[in-house]
Order: sequence, then C-alpha cells, then structure tokens
Amino acid sequence: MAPSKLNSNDDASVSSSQPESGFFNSISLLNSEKAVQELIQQNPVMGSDDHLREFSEALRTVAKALRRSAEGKAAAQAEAAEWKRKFELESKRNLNLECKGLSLREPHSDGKKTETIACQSTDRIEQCCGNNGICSHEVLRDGATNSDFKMVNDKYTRKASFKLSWCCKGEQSDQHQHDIVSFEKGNITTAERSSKQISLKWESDPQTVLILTKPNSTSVKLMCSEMVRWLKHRRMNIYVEPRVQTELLTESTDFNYVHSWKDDSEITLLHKKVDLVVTLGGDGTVLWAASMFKGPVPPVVPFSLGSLGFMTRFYSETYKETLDAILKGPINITLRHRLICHVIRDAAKTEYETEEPILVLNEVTIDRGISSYLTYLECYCDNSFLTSVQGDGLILSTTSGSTAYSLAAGGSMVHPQVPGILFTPICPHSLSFRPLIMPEHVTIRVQVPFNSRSHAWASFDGKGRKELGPGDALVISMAPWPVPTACLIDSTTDFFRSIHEGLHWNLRKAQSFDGPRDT
Ligand SMILES: NC(=O)c1ccc[n+]([C@@H]2O[C@H](COP(=O)([O-])OP(=O)(O)OC[C@H]3O[C@@H](n4cnc5c(N)ncnc54)[C@H](O)[C@@H]3O)[C@@H](O)[C@H]2O)c1
Ligand SMILES: Nc1ncnc2c1ncn2[C@@H]1O[C@H](COP(=O)(O)OP(=O)(O)OP(=O)(O)O)[C@@H](O)[C@H]1O
Repeated sequence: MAPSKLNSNDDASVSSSQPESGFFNSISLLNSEKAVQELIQQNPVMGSDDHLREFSEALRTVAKALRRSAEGKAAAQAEAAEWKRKFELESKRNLNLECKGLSLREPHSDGKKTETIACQSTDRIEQCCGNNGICSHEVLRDGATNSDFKMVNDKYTRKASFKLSWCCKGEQSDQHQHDIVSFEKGNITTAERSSKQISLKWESDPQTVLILTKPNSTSVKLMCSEMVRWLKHRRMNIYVEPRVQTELLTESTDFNYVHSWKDDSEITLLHKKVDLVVTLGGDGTVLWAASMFKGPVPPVVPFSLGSLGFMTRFYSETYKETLDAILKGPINITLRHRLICHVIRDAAKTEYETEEPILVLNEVTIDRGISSYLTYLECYCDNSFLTSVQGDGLILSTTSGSTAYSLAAGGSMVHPQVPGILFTPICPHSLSFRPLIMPEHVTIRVQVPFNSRSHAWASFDGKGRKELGPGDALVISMAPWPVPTACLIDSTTDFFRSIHEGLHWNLRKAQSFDGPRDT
C-alpha cells in the first residue's frame, strides 16, 4: 500500500485515508440513511462540515438512482464523480486547516488559498514525521475536545496517539515525492514502491487494553486471568466481553476493576476507548475481534492458543515480554485489508429495507448451502459482466484470507500486504475456470439470476449465513478500515513462518546426491 493512502485517525485506530474508486463505489451503494450517517460519524473529517452533510444527501440520491434504471446510472455516476471531486477537495482542505490549527468552520477558501495552506501544512507534517510517516495528532485534530477523552475508574484518560511510518529505499532521491506514475521529458517512470514494513510508534502511553478470548477453553481462561492481573499491575485499564467478566468475577471478586459493556450498541464505541486489542485463541478469535469493529480497528496482538494459528504469531508463554515490548513500541504491523459487503435485495423497494454492510477479514463465500442444485451466479466487475459461476459457489477473499478457504478451493497464497481481491470458484463445473486476483479498487457484484434453479447462501468469515434469492445481489469492495495486526518479526518473515510452520508449504524430502547425475 502506498504511504499516501495511509492514515491514523483521532481515535488512534487505523483507517485508509482518501476514498479510492472502489471505496467510492461502495459509498455510492450505501443506500440507507443509517449507513451514510455511520460513515460520516466514523470519518471525523467528513462529518465536520455542513458542506459534507450536503455530500451525504447527494450520496443517497446517487445510491437510489444507481439502483433504479440504466439511464439513471449514467447520470448518477457522473454526479457521483463530481461529488467525489468535491469531497476530495473538501477533505484535503479540512485536513490542511486541522494541521494549521484553524477552525473547520472557516468560510471556504478559494482554490489558490487552499493550495497555499496545503503547502504550509505539508511542511509541518514533514517537520514532525519526516517524509515517510504520519502522526495521528497532526493529520487529525489533537485539540482537546471532550469526545477525545474517556472516563475510566472515575478519572479522565486520553486514548493514546501514535505515529505510523514505513521505510523507503532511495531516501536521498526525490523519487518518492512523485505520483505513482510520472511522465517527465517523455519518459514514463513509476515511483518506488515505498510500502515496505509499517512501524507503529506510540506518541503517548497506551492505557486501555481489550482482551478477547476463545470461549470454552480452560487454557485460555487461565491465561486470561493471569494476563488481567499482570496488566492491572501495570496500571492498565482492562476491557473484556461480558461473558469473560462474569467468568472472572466468579473466579474472584478481586476482578471488579475489569470493565465490560451491557448493551451491544456500546461495542460501536469501543474503538474510541481501546488502545490495543489482545486475542487469546486461534485464527477464529482474530476474525471475531475484527468483526467487533465495524469501522476503525485499534492494533491487534494475537496470541496463539489455538491449533493452526496462521495469524497468531505470538507465544502465550512469553506474554509478559511481548506485551512489555508492545506497550513500549515501536512495533511492526501488518495492515490486513478487509472487504465490505452489501446485500442488495431485489425486493427492497426503499432504502430502509436494505441491510447493514458486513466487513470480512478473510472472505465472503456465496455457495449452494443445503441445496443440491448447482449454484448459478452472475458476476460483474465495476458494472461490466465478468463471468457466471456454475458449481458449488464462489469465494471473494482478501489476501489475508488467501491462506484459508480460498487456498482449499485452489486459490493462490498471497502476501497479506498485497492489496487485492481474490476471486476463487468452488468446484466449478468447467474445465477452464481458474482463480483470479483483482486489483484493490474494483467493485464486484455477484447476483443470483432470476432463472437460477436454487437460492444461494452468503457467509462472512465462515459466519452469519444469509440467503440470497433470485434477483438478490452481493456487492463487494475493499473496506477503508484495515485490521492492524502486530508482527512478531515483520510482515514478510511472519507470513513465511506461517506458511512453513502452519501449512508445511512445499515440504519435501531433499533428493539425495547418491545417484545418477550430470557429469
Ligand atoms: N474448506 C476449508 O478450508 C474451509 C471451509 C470453511 C471455512 N474455512 C475457513 O474458516 C474460516 C473461519 O475460521 P474459524 O476459526 O472461525 O472456523 P474453524 O474453526 O472451522 O477453523 C477453520 C480453520 O481455518 C484456519 N484459518 C482461518 N483463517 C485463516 C487464515 N487467514 N489463514 C490460514 N488459516 C486460517 C483456522 O486456523 C482453522 O484451522 C473461514 O473464514 C474460512 O476461511 C475453510
Ligand atoms: N470471543 C469469542 N466469542 C465467540 N466466539 C468466538 C470468540 N473467539 C473465537 N470464537 C469462535 O470460536 C471458534 C474457535 O476459535 P479459534 O479458531 O480461535 O480456535 P481454534 O479453532 O482452536 O484455533 P485455530 O483456528 O488456530 O485452529 C471460531 O469459530 C471463532 O469464531
């Protein structure tokens, strides 16, 4: 991922910054008032200006038109492009004003003035972070507003801010200042691929840890209570799920300092309180943790207390040393991309009938469920017909999910930092249907045709099955909120270790020298 796409927000959780075409496509498919409101809430820059509220109105109009007619689509897309341009200009202006400490409510500046402000604020970013970094307090407001503070144990604490940086070869050259592709003196060049290892450095001490645990496991329960005691000793605020809070209180009333929530709606605010998420379990627990955050996700430290543990590189035996190092920082992280999935019902006549989008870290699968007939699915990429699937189903996977179900269905393994979407058929009844890997910016639509003999079923990271009837569709694009997972060593070493140790990739006895050979 190119650095310009990285951002860390004022909640010190990680999100991608500017909307890209895939993201924008997904915005234009947001067709409920609630979904648009959520998007605005989750993006403080977007939500901070009347102009941008107007933008959300336009999005709803665009979304409606997109779903109605073919002619409407062309007009709506043109309108969407115009709003995208306005939005980008506006976001840039807001970011720049923030960097200069100016009020977001200043009257609009003309293009020239915006440019001057942009230059000054860029200088300031570089003064603090260097060319290859981004600070949460610089990019987004760090002025002490009430909402920035959280109340824990009757005292106000502030969510820790951090800086993300990435190493870039050729620091001396100015190549990294170029756009991705540049054209100078008739020569086409591409910028150096600068997204190497991303490093997270705390700018203020992390204070609040959320521990998520695999249920029904005695070893996990023991590890959880030991870790809670140790974190308390380190004066950390600790959150756990209500089930775990009950378990801890049953063990001892001494655990009354552990926080939880009563109502599921409080989960939507967790990212504002939590500095760090610790998972105790296997890959399923990491998926569970990711699913709890419908927007930005705080850094996740996955401890291995499962069987395969592809994404859980940390050993629970050495949790004290690990957490000491992580709370001190800096830490290498992998930004694991997620997909955002919208179920669009054919029967939905109004925007209120459509469903909440679902974020997946591994994959969304559309299969035949209990039906014994072939699944028949029509697939479109950015509104162009791509292919139809006749077989057991289709997997749309992230690169993190490439080593899970997609791998079992014949898809390639892909490094988790590669920003792509895997398109992997499940048992296709065709001799020539090979898996594909798409670029990150595409929007894929999978539709159950009206002449399909059966219904299809979508499942999200192996959970939450939804039935899709004829005319229903699933629209998938890259989500702007990745899951930042801490690395034991670095993204690449961890990935190679996982494919060797977890999957025994290409394990074969070496051929002995003792035999016929070239002379
Ligand atoms: N045929 C298959 O391989 C198959 C079938 C169904 C689901 N799954 C996978 O299971 C996932 C759900 O995991 P769960 O733990 O809740 O269910 P689960 O308990 O059924 O475990 C699935 C297995 O997949 C492994 N796994 C999960 N994510 C992985 C990843 N990113 N890379 C490598 N291995 C991974 C887990 O370690 C576990 O061994 C789904 O997202 C799907 O990818 C795989
Ligand atoms: N906090 C949680 N609450 C509810 N369910 C959870 C929670 N954590 C994990 N799960 C579910 O429990 C199941 C098993 O968890 P997990 O995959 O972590 O363990 P495992 O199967 O022993 O390990 P591995 O995936 O490494 O083989 C998964 O389906 C996961 O979704």
